[in-house]
Amino acid sequence: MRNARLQVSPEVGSWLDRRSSKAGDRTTAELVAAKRGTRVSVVIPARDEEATVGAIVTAIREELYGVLVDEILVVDSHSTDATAEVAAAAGADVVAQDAVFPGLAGLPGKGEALWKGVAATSGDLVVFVDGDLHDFTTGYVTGLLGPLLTDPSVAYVKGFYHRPLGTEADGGGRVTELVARPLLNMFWPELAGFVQPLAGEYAGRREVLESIPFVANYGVEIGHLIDLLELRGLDALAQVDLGHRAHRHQSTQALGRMAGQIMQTLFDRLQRYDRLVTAVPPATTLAQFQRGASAGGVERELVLTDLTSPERPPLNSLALRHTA
Ligand SMILES: O=c1ccn([C@@H]2O[C@H](COP(=O)(O)OP(=O)(O)O)[C@@H](O)[C@H]2O)c(=O)[nH]1
Ligand SMILES: O=C(O)[C@@H](COP(=O)(O)O)O[C@H]1O[C@H](CO)[C@@H](O)[C@H](O)[C@H]1O
Repeated sequence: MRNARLQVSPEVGSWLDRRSSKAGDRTTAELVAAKRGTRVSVVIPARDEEATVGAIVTAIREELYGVLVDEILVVDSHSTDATAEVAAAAGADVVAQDAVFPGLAGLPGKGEALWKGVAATSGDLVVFVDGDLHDFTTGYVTGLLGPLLTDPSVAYVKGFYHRPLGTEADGGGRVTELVARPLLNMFWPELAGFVQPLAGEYAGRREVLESIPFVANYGVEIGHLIDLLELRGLDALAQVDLGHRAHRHQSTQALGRMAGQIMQTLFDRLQRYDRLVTAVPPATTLAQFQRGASAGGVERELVLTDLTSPERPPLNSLALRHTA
């Protein structure tokens, strides 16, 4: 530890010891023995992932399907490429995001895709895997299933990994390091032990996932963590070392918009859980400047984004059921 004077809280220190594990800690045979009658679904949210989703589905299909995984669903999130066709050809079930609850006005966003992915699957356990991973291994899935199949007191498991960015071994996770981690440490220090709080690979028990709201956009991950801490307690959460993760990286401008959605969600939770009540609510419009046309007195294009982060209610609060 760099500064011996500073320490994480005893609660976080204890949690780190008890609720952190490695993907290789449990063999597939142990997991199969523990699985018994438990059904497992994998949900892959995919917007324009034709280049990567096929290999992910193929690996799960060939190595885990029928053994540890009973269902693979790709949620086609308004793709403009051949994501749906590639996923189906690789052996996944595919559903268009707006085809789930067609009577409900659809929302754009990753969280919407995940919420509808839970609704459109039947597994007792649901594993979420991003569709843009470059070097996916099925160890991500078996690693996340480990705590859930072997410890009934665990409700939700986040993956963590080294995240290379270009030649920087741990340069990835820019929004995590610059926005989510500092804010979580400031306002929810109980969550300081999560190595990758925004990790896109995670898993949970269906009854838990159907009991929490899903922020429709990129706020979904931070919203889950905060809601689960408040509603289930830190000890219901765990994390697993999945090694390293390479994925398609977005531009800084795109991550600025993502960061805005994440901060909107965090400030909403600060109010919701009475941790910080602001006299003036955060504004919801993000102004960014890009090369291009001139705007006013600056030789930049002014790009405005609405950061309003709608959320879907817990599925168990709705009478809706998705029929394939
Ligand atoms: O509206 C959206 C935005 C993202 N995604 C998917 O969610 C995952 C993570 O999104 P992204 O790669 O954009 O985030 P990053 O990993 O760069 O933070 C990917 O599989 C995307 O295809 C989605 O299904 N719908
Ligand atoms: O962790 C992060 O900072 C962002 C961006 O990662 P990179 O800087 O592109 O490696 O990626 C995550 O954040 C999103 C919002 O929570 C998740 O939806 C993504 O799955 C996750 O990759």
